[in-house]
Amino acid sequence: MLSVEKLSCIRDERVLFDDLSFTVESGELVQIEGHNGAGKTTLLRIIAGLGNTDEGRVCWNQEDILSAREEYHQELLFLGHQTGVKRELTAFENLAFFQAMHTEVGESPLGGSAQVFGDDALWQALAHVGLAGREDVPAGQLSAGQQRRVALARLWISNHRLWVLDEPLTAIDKQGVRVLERLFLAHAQRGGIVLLTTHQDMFTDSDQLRKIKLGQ
Ligand SMILES: Nc1ncnc2c1ncn2[C@@H]1O[C@H](COP(=O)(O)OP(=O)(O)OP(=O)(O)O)[C@@H](O)[C@H]1O
Repeated sequence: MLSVEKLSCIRDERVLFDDLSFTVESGELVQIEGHNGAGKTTLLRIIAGLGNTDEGRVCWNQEDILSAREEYHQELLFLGHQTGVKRELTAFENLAFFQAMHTEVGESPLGGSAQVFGDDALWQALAHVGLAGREDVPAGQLSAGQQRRVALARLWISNHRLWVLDEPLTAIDKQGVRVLERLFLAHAQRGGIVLLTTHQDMFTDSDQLRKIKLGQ
C-alpha cells in the first residue's frame, strides 16, 4: 500500500499542495489530475523519492520511503518526462539493458520468483508499442514518440508492483491508449498499482480509474 501523509509543497513561493493525504491499495489505478502547473509532476517525483517536500511523508507498506529506500526502489518503476532511453542502443538493446538492471535474483514483489523475460518477450513488448520492424534501429534515430514507446515497452517486462507514470500517453495514438488500458488493468488484477498523470481520456468505464485532483 502507498500512503501519502500530510504532504505540503511550495515552489516559487506558491503552495502547490498543502496537507495532502491519500492512500492507494494494491489493485488500484489512480490518476492525479489538475491544470498545467498544478503540481502533478512535482507530486509524482516526490512519490518516486526524487523530490523534496516541505512537510509530510510518503510511505510504502507503512515504511517511510526515505528510510526503506532500497526495498522501495525494487518495487517501483518510475517513468518521468526524461525517459532514460539510451540513444546509442537499439530499441531491443534498451529493453535488454533495462531487464539486466532491474531483474534481481530472488523473489518478485508481485509474488513468486522474479521473472526473467526471454528475447521473445522483449520483441513482443516492442510489438505491443508498435515498434515491430524498428527493433534494431538505434534509439537516437527514432522519433521522440517512438523513443517514448521504447520506454513504455518496459512495462511489459516489469516485475515492479508500483508503476508511477508521468504522462505515459504523450504522443500515443488512440489504439495505443487502448493497449495501455488493457495492460494497466492486467497489472491491477495481479495486485499491482498504477499511479499516473495524463491530459488524455482513458478508461471510459470511470469505475476503473480513481481520480485525485490537485489545485482545486
Ligand atoms: N524545481 C522547481 N523550482 C521552482 N519551481 C518549480 C520547480 N519544479 C516545478 N516548479 C513549479 O511548480 C509548478 C508545478 O509544476 P509541475 O511540473 O509539477 O506541474 P504539472 O501539474 O505537472 O503541470 P503540467 O500539466 O503542465 O505538466 C510550476 O509552476 C513549476 O514552475
